[in-house]
Amino acid sequence: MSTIAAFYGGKSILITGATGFLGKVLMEKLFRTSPDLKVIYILVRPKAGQTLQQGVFQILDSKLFEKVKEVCPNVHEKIRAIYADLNQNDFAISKEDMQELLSCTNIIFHCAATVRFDDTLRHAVQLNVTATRQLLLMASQMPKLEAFIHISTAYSNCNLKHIDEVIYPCPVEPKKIIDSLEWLDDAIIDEITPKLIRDWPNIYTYTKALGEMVVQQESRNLNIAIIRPSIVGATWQEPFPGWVDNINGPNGIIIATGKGFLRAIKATPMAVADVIPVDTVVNLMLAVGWYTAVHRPKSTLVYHITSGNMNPCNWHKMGVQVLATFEKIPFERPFRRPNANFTSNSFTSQYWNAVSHRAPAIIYDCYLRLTGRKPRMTKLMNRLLRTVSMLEYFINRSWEWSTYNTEMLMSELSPEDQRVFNFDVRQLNWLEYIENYVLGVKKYLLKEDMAGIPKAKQRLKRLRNIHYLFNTALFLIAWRLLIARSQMARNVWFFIVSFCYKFLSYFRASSTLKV
Ligand SMILES: CCCCCCCCCCCCCCCCCCCCCCCCCC(=O)SCCNC(=O)CCNC(=O)[C@H](O)C(C)(C)COP(=O)(O)OP(=O)(O)OC[C@H]1O[C@@H](n2cnc3c(N)ncnc32)[C@H](O)[C@@H]1OP(=O)(O)O
Ligand SMILES: NC(=O)C1=CN([C@@H]2O[C@H](COP(=O)(O)OP(=O)(O)OC[C@H]3O[C@@H](n4cnc5c(N)ncnc54)[C@H](OP(=O)(O)O)[C@@H]3O)[C@@H](O)[C@H]2O)C=CC1
Repeated sequence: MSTIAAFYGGKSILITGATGFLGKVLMEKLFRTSPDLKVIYILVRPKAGQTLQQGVFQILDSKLFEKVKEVCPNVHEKIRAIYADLNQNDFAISKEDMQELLSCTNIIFHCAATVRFDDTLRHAVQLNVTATRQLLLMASQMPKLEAFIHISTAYSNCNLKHIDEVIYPCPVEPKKIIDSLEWLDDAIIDEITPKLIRDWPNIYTYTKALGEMVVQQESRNLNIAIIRPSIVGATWQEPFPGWVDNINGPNGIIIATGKGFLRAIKATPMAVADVIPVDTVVNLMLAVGWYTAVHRPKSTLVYHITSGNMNPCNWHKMGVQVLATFEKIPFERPFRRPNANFTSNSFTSQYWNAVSHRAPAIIYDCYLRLTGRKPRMTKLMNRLLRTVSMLEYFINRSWEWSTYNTEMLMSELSPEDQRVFNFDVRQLNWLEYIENYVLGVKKYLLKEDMAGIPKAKQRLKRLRNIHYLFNTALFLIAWRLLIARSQMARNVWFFIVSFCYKFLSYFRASSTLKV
């Protein structure tokens, strides 16, 4: 029997961000491995036109929870959804709910965050910093609390090259920022934001760093641990390979590439693609929850869950495998044939953007206009290129994350726990993982049926022929214009034609002689 699974039996667990990508996989694993847990409280913000119960059923109805329903048939009774908005004071939780949470919670997993790179500083600080502080305050009033697990990101200190499993101080105290945001107006905040975030690439990573500082400052006598995953990708093994449910990180890029919208990207091909499967992250989270509660380390431990130092894969290898998978399993109705040109040069990248992205979009929009439809491709392309430009920082650099604590924890687990809660990324076969990842994007994000593959392949063939035809026509037109204008081009042309003519005559003469 797994010690970790047994530990969660009978426990009341509070999860923030349970409706998100990581939160859902965490709940699934908890129910599957510890079906005898007492209850999972989830803090859910109200959604228009949906009751809390409907929200819970919607999550449980997804394919992700199919196995859970077998091992834990009364799973819906064990989820207690609580109305909460982490942007509000006291999270807008009712008095009765708050009382129950305070008196019953044993373990907290704090996953909720805004992960948008371009969020406003006010909103990002509210969610990633102030809400964390408020949750810690709540935690300090929970008599039965055994562990508080805070989910940060491996990129919270991405302004450094080598990152240790420690909490780094931020240049400005989180409290000072929280206080000043209360009286500064939005225009001034926008103006000072670049000065505040300094060498952090975006507001998201900056506020996650502030969040960690808050955890350190407000930890009081709580048992706290911080987990820092790198780029969280589709499931590797559990409950089945390839599960994804949002377009963040690489997912949107895979879609845009598979549909033929994105054909070139400013990326350093040899830079490490530090993707980590979501089930690996969840396994570590559960192991850390157990270790923090049972072993009660004296200080707040930070755990890196990254792939680069143990089993590195670079963007080139990833791109090649993604394209190879598109050959076998193409996406339906592609705009162009999938391709991936990597360039680390800004000039070449501008060139590709003009030729490979903007020009086809403009041509397609002209076609839509001519056929009486509303043009939309240029707008879509501009948004895609804006998104890609925001991700560029992460695909043109490599980082080194030390993993002493994560390795220490691995060695603390029994062989059974190492198997059930496997977070040893050295066992990951990248080629297999990427293939399943692309397949997962097709099935679970795009909701495409495998029966459509032959048709998609046919369309790709047609697109290839159009591509060749278009290029040949373009070349002939360009050449014709050149000949009309330049004597030199005409001379070259006559030289080539006469050379071909002579070659053919010689070939004909020699074959007649042989006969
Ligand atoms: C394995 C395979 C490899 C691929 C191989 C491919 C084949 C080979 C090709 C090359 C391969 C190599 C390259 C691989 C790159 C991987 C990079 C990963 C870096 C991740 C670093 C993460 C580090 C930190 C990790 C963390 O710690 S946390 C998680 C990170 N957080 C995020 O990833 C949020 C980002 N997003 C936003 O910040 C907002 O999305 C916002 C962008 C502001 C827009 O915002 P806005 O325009 O206002 O509106 P939206 O509604 O959001 O979107 C508006 C429109 O953009 C679309 N769109 C949103 N997103 C994405 C997205 N990603 N990709 C594509 N499209 C997207 C959406 O479809 C919508 O299209 P439309 O509706 O117009 O048709
Ligand atoms: N995905 C990744 O690549 C990585 C993620 N992380 C970290 O992992 C954690 C989870 O990320 P992920 O699951 O990908 O993110 P998602 O965006 O999928 O989920 C975010 C969750 O936070 C909830 N949330 C947002 N705002 C509020 C609010 N005001 N009140 C209550 N809940 C709110 C969302 O609820 P709702 O459903 O209502 O929107 C959702 O459940 C985050 O802390 C993130 O920083 C770290 C490294 C990489």
